[in-house]
Amino acid sequence: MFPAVKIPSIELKNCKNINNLCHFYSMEKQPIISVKNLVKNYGDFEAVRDISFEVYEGEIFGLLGPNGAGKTTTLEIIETLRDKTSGEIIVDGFSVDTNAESIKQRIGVQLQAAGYYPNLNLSELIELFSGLYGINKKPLEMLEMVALTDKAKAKYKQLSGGQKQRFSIATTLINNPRIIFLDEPTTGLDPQARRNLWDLIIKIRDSGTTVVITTHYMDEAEVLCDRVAFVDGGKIVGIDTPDNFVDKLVASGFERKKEVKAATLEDVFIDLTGKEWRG
Ligand SMILES: Nc1ncnc2c1ncn2[C@@H]1O[C@H](COP(=O)(O)OP(=O)(O)OP(=O)(O)O)[C@@H](O)[C@H]1O
Repeated sequence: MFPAVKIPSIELKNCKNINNLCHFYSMEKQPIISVKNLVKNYGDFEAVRDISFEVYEGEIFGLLGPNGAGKTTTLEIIETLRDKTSGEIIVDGFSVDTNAESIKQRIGVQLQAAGYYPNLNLSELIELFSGLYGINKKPLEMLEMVALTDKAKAKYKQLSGGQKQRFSIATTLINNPRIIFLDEPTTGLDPQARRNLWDLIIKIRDSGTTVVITTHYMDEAEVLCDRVAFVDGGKIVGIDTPDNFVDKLVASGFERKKEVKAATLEDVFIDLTGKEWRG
């Protein structure tokens, strides 16, 4: 069995994202993904260098780091889509070495655009994917979760960037997965569409699904993630809650050079263009 996790004391009044923290600290932490000493070499190149971490059930866990750090490689190995060089990975009690099929049934992975047959509309695509899983899912119910019922007869290519992302997140949920993996789900979206997607991802977590996400947006990670791991050069260089990371940096004497205004240009964007689901 896995050891109990020690929860550090926190001062709630200083929490930036109090909802996430309350959610995080109220949960009993059971690892749903365990990665031990994972190594991945592409030829002579060591893309992932002996990393170990756990993802807890019911959390939004972020893998952060610069381009080429090894995030996607790590995710694809956990998703059983890529072979590892060495190490041990357990997903919801199953080993990637011996039970890849069981893992596939328990996870949801966003498809690349090429996976959406161009001649089928959104309803038909959901019916198709449901059929592949042997599940009878009502397309309109799935589309309603991501505010796309009005696009049920539209083709994937006719959707905006935000709508495409919402649809692809809906498809990850078709098999009622225990864990979903989202690789840079908000890249290229406008600020409003990003925030709408954050709400959706939080809703998915709150309904009991564990979410593993990569992003290059630190504001996004701060709002969304219960815990984050920073990956650099194929190694994990830190793992903690966003709040603890920031507190530790401040305690080390770090100070921002610039005075920060009470609002940002992004706040102006949202204020002027509204917050409704659209686009
Ligand atoms: N199929 C492959 N063959 C050889 N090298 C690869 C392959 N896939 C990835 N790499 C290399 O492995 C390293 C890690 O790539 P990976 O895609 O995992 O990084 P990442 O952290 O997801 O980056 P990004 O933020 O740009 O998506 C990179 O140096 C990349 O060039």
